[in-house]
Amino acid sequence: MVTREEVARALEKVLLPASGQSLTASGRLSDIVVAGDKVMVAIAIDPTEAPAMEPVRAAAQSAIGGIPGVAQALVSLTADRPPGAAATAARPAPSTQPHVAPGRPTNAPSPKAATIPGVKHVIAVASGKGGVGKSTTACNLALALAANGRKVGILDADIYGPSLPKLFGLSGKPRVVSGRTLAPLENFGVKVMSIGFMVEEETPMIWRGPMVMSAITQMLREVAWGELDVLVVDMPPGTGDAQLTMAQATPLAGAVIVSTPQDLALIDARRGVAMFKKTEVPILGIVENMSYFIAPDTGRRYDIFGHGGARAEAERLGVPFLGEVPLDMDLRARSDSGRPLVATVPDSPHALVYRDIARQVWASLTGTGDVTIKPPPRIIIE
Ligand SMILES: Nc1ncnc2c1ncn2[C@@H]1O[C@H](COP(=O)(O)OP(=O)(O)OP(=O)(O)O)[C@@H](O)[C@H]1O
Repeated sequence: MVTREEVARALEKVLLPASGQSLTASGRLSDIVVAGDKVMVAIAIDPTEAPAMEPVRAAAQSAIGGIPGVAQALVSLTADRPPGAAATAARPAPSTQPHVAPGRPTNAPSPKAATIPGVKHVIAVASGKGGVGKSTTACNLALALAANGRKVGILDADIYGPSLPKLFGLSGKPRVVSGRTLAPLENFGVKVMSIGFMVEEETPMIWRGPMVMSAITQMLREVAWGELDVLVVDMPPGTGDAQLTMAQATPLAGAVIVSTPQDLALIDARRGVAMFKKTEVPILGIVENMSYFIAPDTGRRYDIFGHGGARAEAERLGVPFLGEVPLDMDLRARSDSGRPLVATVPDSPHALVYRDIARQVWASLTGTGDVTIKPPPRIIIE
């Protein structure tokens, strides 16, 4: 088993171009993560240093790769904390300075992150807490936008628990197109990129702080998305610093907040709205998931979590209410088996709820009253 000390020793031989100091002594290294025969480490840089530090990153990666017993080395550059700060140092307050990811021009307009070539609108699907159905909503919203005629991609930024591979029924490694650029995988007409394609299932939990940011940046910038009308980003759950930083690092045109009707979820949803307002990202609206339940045998409706809370909350916050998705066993079974509802039964009542949400989202993004579900043709009898 490789030790962290061995890795630190290997990195002593990698020198910084400006100071000649060794990487290990520079104070720029994140925690060294050793997982079996894989080693991961991040180097903190100032965004302006990205081009100059790329050879250092490459040298560090090959130095680690040369240690006997290392099968895979991953070294990334990160501008997540100021250079020189200790690995354990607290994060800088993210609200004062927009986070600028490695390689991004420093004169990028503040506070918005740089746009992605070919991608018209990037939207976040977020939730104040986990388990409310954020990924299910992101997946079906992406499919519904596609069903409404848009070119769509989806990015799994929920790096601690990527669920898009399962939801889209996709597995396998993305193909390298050129250099570091990867081709997204695709299913049901939607391009999909997830860290889940690149690491084994047990690995994501060890991706921490700066490395997560670096992975997100890579998935945004070094993926051949092509021409997209909308890129949906499935955000990590919660409203902490990491989420705030990510919201700032991603060139978001708007955010959709997912909540269940429960009071506690609503309090968290309110925090989610506040977080995006802080970053000046427009709130496209709130979706109430698991809103009610229709008993399949009797057809009786049950408001298990006290339906309607999200609508009232949206009104209170002055943001659009986008729709109610019921708690539905078929929706769950399809999600869990990689046959998402909107792709497999696009005209079912619940799929139409998603398509209506997609229509509203598109209308807000384009500032049109755009009716994307085509009205029936007019028949003129002469
Ligand atoms: N409307 C629904 N009806 C029935 N089951 C649902 C519904 N929405 C989500 N689920 C199920 O609830 C579980 C959690 O959903 P999902 O993974 O989308 O939540 P999440 O908020 O993204 O969670 P996490 O925070 O863990 O990423 C999944 O098994 C999913 O199939």
